[in-house]
Amino acid sequence: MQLFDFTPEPEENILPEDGIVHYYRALIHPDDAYRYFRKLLEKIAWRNDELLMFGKRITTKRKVAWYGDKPFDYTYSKTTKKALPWINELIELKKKAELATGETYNSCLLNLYHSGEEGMSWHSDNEPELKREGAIASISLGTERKFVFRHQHSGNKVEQLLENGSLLLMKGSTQDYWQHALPPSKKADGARINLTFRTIVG
Ligand SMILES: O=C(O)CCC(=O)C(=O)O
Ligand SMILES: [Fe+2]
Repeated sequence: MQLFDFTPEPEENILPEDGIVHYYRALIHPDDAYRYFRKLLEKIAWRNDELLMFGKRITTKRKVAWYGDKPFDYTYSKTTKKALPWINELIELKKKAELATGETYNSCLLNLYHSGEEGMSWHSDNEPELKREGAIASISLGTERKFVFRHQHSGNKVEQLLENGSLLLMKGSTQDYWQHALPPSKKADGARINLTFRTIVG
């Protein structure tokens, strides 16, 4: 294992307006990224997610988990989760994200996509518990997937491939103007874990 991966320079803002998104292609060496993937698969308390769709409560195949500095509550789609205490691997990944982005985070939402059939629909990460205009650092492990931003007024779209071991940083007014989604993909033929490090206030 490499204790210190190099800290890559953020590339340019991939959004043309109304927000800031940087993509760090190689935050984590691919071998270490697969090692983290296997550890998290085994150690994280994965649960099926519940969503409200057209007033009906549905259970997703995608699994989620919520960790943090304190047992923070996080409510979305009318369900509340209490943050679990950090495990070592999450602390290591949080440190890498903090070092690379120059920001701090106090919580992490994890998503496990078993295959390309699973994705996430359009949304902004703008829940009231989150720090306003706070940075969100998204680490991807495993099968690479396409991620899409859509501007809420113009409909303008920006795509970014999220590779194994990469970090996507969303900050500034991004969540006020843009939604994002992880579209299901027939091409993606493996599992993926995504970690979004966030700042909860309160
Ligand atoms: O899986 C991803 O890359 C995105 C996850 C996401 O948008 C979220 O958890 O809010
Ligand atoms: Fe999101």
